[in-house]
Amino acid sequence: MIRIDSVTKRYPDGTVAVDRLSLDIPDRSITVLVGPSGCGKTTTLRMINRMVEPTEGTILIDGEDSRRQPVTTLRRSMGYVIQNAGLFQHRTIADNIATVPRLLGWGKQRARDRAAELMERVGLDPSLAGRYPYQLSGGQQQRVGVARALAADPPVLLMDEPFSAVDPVVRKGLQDELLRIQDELGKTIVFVTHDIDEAIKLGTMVAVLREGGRLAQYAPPAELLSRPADGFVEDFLGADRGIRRLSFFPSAALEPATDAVIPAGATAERIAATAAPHLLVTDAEGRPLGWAAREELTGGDVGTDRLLPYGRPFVPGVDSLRTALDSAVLSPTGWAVAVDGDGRVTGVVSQQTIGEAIRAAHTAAHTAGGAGTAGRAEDEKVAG
Ligand SMILES: Nc1ncnc2c1ncn2[C@@H]1O[C@H](COP(=O)(O)OP(=O)(O)OP(=O)(O)O)[C@@H](O)[C@H]1O
Repeated sequence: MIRIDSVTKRYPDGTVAVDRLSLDIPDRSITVLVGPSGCGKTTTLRMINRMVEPTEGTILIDGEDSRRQPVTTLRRSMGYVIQNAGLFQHRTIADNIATVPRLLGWGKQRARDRAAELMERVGLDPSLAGRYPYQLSGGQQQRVGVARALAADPPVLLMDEPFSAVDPVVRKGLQDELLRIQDELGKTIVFVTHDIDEAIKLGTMVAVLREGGRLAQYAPPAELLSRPADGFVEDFLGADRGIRRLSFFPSAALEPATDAVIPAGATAERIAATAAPHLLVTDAEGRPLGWAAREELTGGDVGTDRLLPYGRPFVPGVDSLRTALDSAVLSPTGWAVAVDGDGRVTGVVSQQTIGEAIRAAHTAAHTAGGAGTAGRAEDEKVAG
């Protein structure tokens, strides 16, 4: 839908903010522009809606040169969200959200209904509609900013560091909300951030820019993690690249073992029949209670006060191998607890089994991708 074709931006003082940048931004997905301060992310974003005009090169929207349509028409097809939301302080939340519909000549009631619908969509309590921006938290204001950008239902959303000014917990909530909204609405989103973890979490495609506005790498996040193009990208990705890449491997192939799982009050015979040194004890519904050392389980009467904590279980097939590994590392016995969607234990998995699954996933990704390209299995995000 959006093609940036060999675009350069030279500001009047001679600064080259963007240097011969070419990017194909796929439809209905999130493309993230990431890179250090001053590498031309904001300039690139603003060239898409012509708040900044390129010095050289062309930006094509649906195959047509963006300069050929009136700038107001172009901007109405593109919602724009900025850091700190940029709300009109003297207008209520509902009026802020209804800004563009009102400009487009919608009646008061229709615009108000639309604002209420959007507040719900972005997770805002409708009772906030009559408040002013200063009466909202930073996170709530960002949600209003997103709702306002969505108001006239534009196919494209341009987002410039929209979540940078809020604390990490609120930020995670806003990111999750954006992914959910994107699932429902299927917008074409171009998202600017300097945070590589945010880029990896949100991006279908990630463009890493370096100073001077040059493209360092353009790839799906799993490919960035597995095959950074050069030392700059590798440094920018930071530590734990291997561990973070495990987020893209599903855990479906892990087969949880059930012989070390026993219900509370199991008989001595049942316990004696198990060779495992630690047993996971469950309640009557099959939910985990904790770990017990086998030799402590005499007569099957397990006192729940003596159990070791079971840590954080994972759901095979839903969570990634990263979550499964984390589960095993956090477990006092080194075994991860597998549960179904209702939290009932389906078995336990050792670190060794997870290690084997990681090696198998690497081999499969390498084989599927052939020389130098990412395997399909890697390109799909896994929930956990
Ligand atoms: N109006 C302008 N006139 C001159 N130079 C500018 C102008 N706007 C931006 N620049 C310069 O262009 C370069 C790219 O700026 P830009 O804001 O696009 O970077 P960025 O990657 O978004 O940075 P940040 O992450 O710090 O927001 C910088 O060197 C900046 O100083």
